[in-house]
Amino acid sequence: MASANRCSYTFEEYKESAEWLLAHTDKRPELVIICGSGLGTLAEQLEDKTSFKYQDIPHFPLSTVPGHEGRLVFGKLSGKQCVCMQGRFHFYEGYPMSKVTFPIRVFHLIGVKTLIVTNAAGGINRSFNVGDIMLIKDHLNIAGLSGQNPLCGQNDERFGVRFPCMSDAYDKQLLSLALEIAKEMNYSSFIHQGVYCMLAGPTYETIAECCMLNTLGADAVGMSTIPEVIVARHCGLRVFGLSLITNKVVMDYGTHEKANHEEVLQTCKLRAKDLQAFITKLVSKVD
Ligand SMILES: O=P(O)(O)O[C@H]1O[C@H](CO)[C@@H](O)[C@H]1O
Ligand SMILES: Nc1nc2[nH]cnc2c(=O)[nH]1
Repeated sequence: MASANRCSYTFEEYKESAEWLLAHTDKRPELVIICGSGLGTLAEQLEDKTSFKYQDIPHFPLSTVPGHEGRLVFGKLSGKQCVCMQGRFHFYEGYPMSKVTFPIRVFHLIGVKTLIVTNAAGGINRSFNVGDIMLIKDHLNIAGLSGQNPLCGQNDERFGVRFPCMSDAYDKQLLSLALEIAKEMNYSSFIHQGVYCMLAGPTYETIAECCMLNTLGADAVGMSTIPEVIVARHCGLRVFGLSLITNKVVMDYGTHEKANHEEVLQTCKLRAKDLQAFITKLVSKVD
């Protein structure tokens, strides 16, 4: 196993992990779904499942956050071979960005072409309600702007170019497909598009920080997703992302409300079925 604070992996280490998976299952997924905090029950919808605990996969980090199981689940969703990450890794857990994003390159090496990434996020946009879904059209990489970009360090051309473009990070076709599906399913009243902003965490934001993020153009804020998206785009995966708005961030000094992880998990529990139905439909239509 790699030590806790390693800042990079060799190509061979990604390959060892990929080869271990290929040797332990004959399933060959084209699509990976990363389940956000409290959203892991989506993996239970897969048919004909094969699961692996992260601790058994060479070089895989371990999930340490409540609401993140720590399992890879292979199986069919809407008739398509998928793999679900039931639990992700966060920078605030003390993992370097290379560890946070390690699985993405492994998925690329086993043949995955599309990433669907989900997260729990605080709503900044005042028109969003708790329980709404935000389709991610763009992001504000605050952790990256302050020097924590997962692609810092030596570039391995076998994965991608030194200076990847991010203006097309979120696939436009998948986004419009998702909007069509939202209409079909009568979800339009609680589905929005918006800009996701990542902070390193683990503290939730101060009131002044929330006001600043609002001014910067962020619609939702969380502590994940962007590192995975960057590494996925670097190695050529198509990306679709969504946030479940689990709480409204506090932007007013007169309120007694406080962000907390229990509320986050509670909202996920309440909305898990609708979110699962939406993603299941989306997967059925992804080519
Ligand atoms: O982004 P995910 O993993 O869904 O979880 C979000 O919820 C947790 C905080 O409540 C943080 O981990 C934040 O990033
Ligand atoms: N940073 C951050 N992450 C979250 N995850 C869920 N809600 C929140 C929030 O309000 N802020």
